Amino acid sequence: MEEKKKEELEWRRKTWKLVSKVRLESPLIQCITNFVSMDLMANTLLSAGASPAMVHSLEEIHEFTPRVSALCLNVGTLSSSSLPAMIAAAKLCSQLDIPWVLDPVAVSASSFRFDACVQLVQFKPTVIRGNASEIISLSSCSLQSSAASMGVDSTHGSMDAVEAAKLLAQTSGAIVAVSGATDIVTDGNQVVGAHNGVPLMQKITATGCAVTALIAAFVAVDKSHALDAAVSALAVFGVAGELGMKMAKGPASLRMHLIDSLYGLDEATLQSHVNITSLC
Ligand SMILES: Nc1ncnc2c1ncn2[C@@H]1O[C@H](COP(=O)(O)OP(=O)(O)O)[C@@H](O)[C@H]1O
Ligand SMILES: Cc1ncsc1CCOP(=O)(O)O
Ligand SMILES: [Mg+2]
Repeated sequence: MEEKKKEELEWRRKTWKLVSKVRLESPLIQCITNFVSMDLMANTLLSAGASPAMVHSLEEIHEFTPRVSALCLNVGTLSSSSLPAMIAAAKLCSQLDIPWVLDPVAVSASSFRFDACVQLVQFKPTVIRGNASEIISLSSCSLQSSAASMGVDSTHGSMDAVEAAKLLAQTSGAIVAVSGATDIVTDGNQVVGAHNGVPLMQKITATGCAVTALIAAFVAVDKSHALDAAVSALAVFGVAGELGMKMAKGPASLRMHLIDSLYGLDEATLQSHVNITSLC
């Protein structure tokens, strides 16, 4: 019991420290993302104190990517013209030891998307964050053997993806995060759960994409503790959702209040809401 209390306090301390560090350092986060998510992703990063830059062109990668604090790649509206820039940016980050995060949106929608995600994983993402269906699909060795959703929404609960997430973490070397009612984060061995958030967050498009970008911002300021950074970002986004929900009338106003709550989050409020536990 005493040990559990100590662990809870430690997570609250770590989470606030990372929120403060992002606000203080304002890390530059390059996002190569889908057309749906750009607005919410940029506004989430800005309200957390980070500096978003949606720099997509292949021609700009070699000059711009070496200067960023972290990269966020998202395949939501992947095309043959956007993939080369993603590969070039991932390759540079991997060579220069810049942390980067992959969001495998709807990875099982097509073999083009599945193969692209498998190729990107070879450039060693620091964190992979998806919903349960996406992580189950990406973790399986082939598109055919995956039994997950074809669209962007999950048809599995996050707890269904624990073993798949552990396996993907072991094979890729990335920290793997599965969002859902309980957000799960694993390095392939340890599994941590963040229990914040509200179900209505699923009814706002691109909340998953936005939290992946927030993970990139947190990893940017503490790249040697990527598991802690991913858990903290997920918990903070969930707390902003809980606070926003108190003022919201539906998904559209929750979107607005979530961003406002993230921007205004103070230490006492964060610490009284954060709910992180070890799952194994
Ligand atoms: N049932 C739920 N209860 C609380 N929070 C949730 C629930 N489902 C999703 N969330 C939160 O919504 C955000 C987006 O997650 P999710 O919907 O799983 O991603 P995606 O949009 O990629 O499918 C995350 O912050 C997650 O914690
Ligand atoms: C609807 C849609 N279609 C392609 S990308 C996208 C947004 C997906 O956002 P999220 O993964 O956060 O639900
Ligand atoms: Mg998603």
